[in-house]
Amino acid sequence: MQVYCYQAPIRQILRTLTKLSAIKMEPLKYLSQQEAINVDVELFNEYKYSVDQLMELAGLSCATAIAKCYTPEKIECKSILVCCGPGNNGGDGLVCARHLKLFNYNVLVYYPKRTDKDLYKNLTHQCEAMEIPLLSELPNANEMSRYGLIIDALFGFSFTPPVRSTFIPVIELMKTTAVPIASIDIPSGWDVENGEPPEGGIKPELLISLTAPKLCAKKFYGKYHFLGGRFVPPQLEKKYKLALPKYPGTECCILLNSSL
Ligand SMILES: NC(=O)C1=CN([C@@H]2O[C@H](COP(=O)(O)OP(=O)(O)OC[C@H]3O[C@@H](n4cnc5c(N)ncnc54)[C@H](O)[C@@H]3O)[C@@H](O)[C@H]2O)[C@@H](O)CC1
Ligand SMILES: [K+]
Repeated sequence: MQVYCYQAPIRQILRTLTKLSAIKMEPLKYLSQQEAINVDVELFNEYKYSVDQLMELAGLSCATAIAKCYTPEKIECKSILVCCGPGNNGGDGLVCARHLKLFNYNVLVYYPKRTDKDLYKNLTHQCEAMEIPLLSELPNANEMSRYGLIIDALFGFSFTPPVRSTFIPVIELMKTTAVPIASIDIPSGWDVENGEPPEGGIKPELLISLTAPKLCAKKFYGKYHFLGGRFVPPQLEKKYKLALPKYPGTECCILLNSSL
């Protein structure tokens, strides 16, 4: 008899708790390719950010996440090879390279297809001024022994498969090398929404999603998944229901998942 008396209030409490947890536990949004492009356009058009501004913050957050995961001791004080593509993902890579150098890592850049725009020319110039060598050739498999980490900044959310010929050798190198890989925003060569290509793709240890993770990040099973790009205005976050995690203190990146 007593059980029946208590059932109604308990049900009420459970309903309230469910509602509360639904509010608090709103899941982090994974963006489709089109949503990522729309967010990008809004940041520039509605919120008046410049590409340079966002790229600087994105690149700094990547360098910070990398330094957290790969201390100089962990990579046996070896060099870091930053592989840059022709678009903004490559630009993030150039910024990241500069900050890693400022963090006292030995950094080299491979940037095979340079885009003829002031933004990229300036970023390249800044790398040179920081005494970062720009390699004219992709290192071969034997030469990879001097590297402790590869930064994959080839393609981001605007990539459409399959990989075109200029980038096949560097993708193949990343697929076959034992050197760990840190991918910026998307593992290059992966479909932005469906993930690793059916024929097999690169398998980064670290992924740094920028602004918000893209759908392919659900299929990332590497060691560390970070979020960076701490520049999203609250109205934009609400509009796209991003449900971003709270960055701690002054951090510019946050660990989302770790398999360790
Ligand atoms: N909106 C954002 O939140 C921000 C985005 N940023 C970065 O910008 C990236 C997107 O940049 P973009 O839109 O410039 O594009 P991507 O850098 O993703 O790639 C575009 C370039 O790759 C080439 N490309 C595309 N598919 C290819 C293929 N199959 N084979 C060979 N080349 C191919 C294109 O011709 C173009 O030159 C993001 O992933 C992120 O890394 C950050 O710089 C700043 C903030
Ligand atoms: K990438």
